[in-house]
Amino acid sequence: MEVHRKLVVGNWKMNGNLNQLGEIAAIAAAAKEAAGVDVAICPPFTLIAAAVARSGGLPIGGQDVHSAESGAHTGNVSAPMLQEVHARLVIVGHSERRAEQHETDAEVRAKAETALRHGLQTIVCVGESEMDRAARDHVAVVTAQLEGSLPDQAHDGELVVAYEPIWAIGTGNVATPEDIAEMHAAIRAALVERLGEFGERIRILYGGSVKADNAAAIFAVPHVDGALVGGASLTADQFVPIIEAAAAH
Ligand SMILES: O=C[C@H](O)COP(=O)(O)O
Repeated sequence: MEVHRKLVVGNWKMNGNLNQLGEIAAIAAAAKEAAGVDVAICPPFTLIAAAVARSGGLPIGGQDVHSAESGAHTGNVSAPMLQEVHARLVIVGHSERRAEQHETDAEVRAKAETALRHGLQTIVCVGESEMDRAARDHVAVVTAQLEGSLPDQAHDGELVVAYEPIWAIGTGNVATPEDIAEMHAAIRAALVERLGEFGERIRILYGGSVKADNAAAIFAVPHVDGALVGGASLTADQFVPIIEAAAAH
């Protein structure tokens, strides 16, 4: 089994303001001390440029990107725009966007292809609903979502997959290590089937109520190569212990 350097990404969602950028500076300082872990923060678009200035080299990213390079797409942001403000990564297909913006797998794939073409590390999110899991369809749902959302040119740039069960996001209901192990193994198998040896090298993050007190157990699960953290990434006090837990693995 390929051993990956852990990646811990904070997704600030629609939270944060200029006054809170001190948190990013504090997180960046702690991340420098944590050997063997990659750390990044994705604040709202409006904060990216200011966050880059405060981040001391900590990668800063976007929470979405349009699949087109430019044009009449009111309210959207393109990959060249992210590059211009020195964003280094982007999240695509987060379940909140799939639900609120009705994003399809095909749209997520197109976004991922554009982002990778522009050299952005690209985190493709997948995850099942509570209903899918209750029906025991969760593995089939997630692997189908992955198949539809993975870029065709996955070999360009750095692709990352994030598994986020929708029922675990922001709820405090973290998935059990057994649930996570089952899904990450299925995702790894799907990646290898689709991409061969390259599929072994793609990092698979877990997301959904990751906190300081459950991070170590989550990072110990096979094929968990890091975490996508929402609420607990907003302050250094809560996020740094998660980074440290990743460093300990
Ligand atoms: O992108 C992050 C996830 O949606 C997890 O959010 P959460 O850590 O607040 O549950």
